[in-house]
Amino acid sequence: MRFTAEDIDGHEVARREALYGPLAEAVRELVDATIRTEVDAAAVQEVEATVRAATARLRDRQIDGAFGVRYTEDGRIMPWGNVVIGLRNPIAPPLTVHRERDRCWSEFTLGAAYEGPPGHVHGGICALVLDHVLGSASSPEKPNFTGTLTLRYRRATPLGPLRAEARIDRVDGVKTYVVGALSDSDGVTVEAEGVFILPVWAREGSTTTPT
Ligand SMILES: CCCCCCCCCCCCCCCC(=O)SCCNC(=O)CCNC(=O)[C@H](O)C(C)(C)COP(=O)(O)OP(=O)(O)OC[C@H]1O[C@@H](n2cnc3c(N)ncnc32)[C@H](O)[C@@H]1OP(=O)(O)O
Repeated sequence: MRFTAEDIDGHEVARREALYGPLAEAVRELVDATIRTEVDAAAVQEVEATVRAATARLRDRQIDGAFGVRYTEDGRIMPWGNVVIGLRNPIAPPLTVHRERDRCWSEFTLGAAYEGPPGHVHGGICALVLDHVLGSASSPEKPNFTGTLTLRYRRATPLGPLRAEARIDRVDGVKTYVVGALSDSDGVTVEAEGVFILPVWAREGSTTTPT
C-alpha cells in the first residue's frame, strides 16, 4: 500500500493543485464530449490523433504504478489519484466531502460518464460514492477499510445534481457502523449501511506495516 511522505510546504501543494486540477477538469470535459459529440467522422479522427499526441506528451515522464496517498509533514493528505475525490483523477466526479462531528455529506453532479440505466446513475457508481462518504464519516483521521457495505436501491437515481450523506451509528472496538443515503431533489434513492474496520497495521501497538 503506497503512503508516501512529501517534503513540501503549503505553497507547493497549492501550486500543484492549481496545475493538475485544471488538467483533470479538462479531461473530464473531454470524456463528456466524447460520449455526446455528433461531429463528423473527420473531426472525430482529428480529435483522436490530438488526444493520442497529448497522452504521449504526458507519458514523457511519469511515475510507476498508481499515485498512492501522499502526505506532508504538517499532516496535509493528498489522495489525488482517488477515484471519488482525486484532484488529479478525471474519473472522479470529484466529490468534496464536508464533515460536521460524526456526519459527512457531499453535493455533486453526475453526468453522462456515470450512466447505467438510460438517464440514470449506474448502481456501481452509487455504491462507489456511498462507500466513500460512509467511509469518510466512519473516522476523521483513521484509515478505516470497508468490511461490509449493504445497499438498498429504492428507486433509480437520475443523472444530475445529487447529495450523499452519512453518520456514525455506533462504534464497537475496531468496527464503526455507519448509515447513509444518496438522494436527488425528490428524496432518497439509495440507502446504505456499512461496517468500517481499522486494519491490523493501523491498530494501537501494531508492529505490522500496510500490505
Ligand atoms: C486509507 C487512508 C487514506 C486517506 C485518504 C483520504 C480519504 C479519507 C476517506 C476515506 C474513505 C474511504 C472509504 C472507502 C474505503 C475503501 O474502499 S477500503 C477498500 C475496500 N475494502 C477492502 O479492501 C478491505 C479488505 N479487507 C481487509 O483489509 C480486512 O479483511 C479488514 C476488513 C480490514 C478486516 O481486518 P481483519 O484483520 O480481518 O479483522 P479482524 O481483526 O479479523 O476482525 C476485526 C473485527 O471485524 C470483524 N470483521 C472482519 N471482517 C469483516 C467484514 N468484512 N465485515 C464485517 N465485519 C468484519 C470481525 O468479525 C471482528 O469482529 P469482533 O470479533 O471484533 O467483534
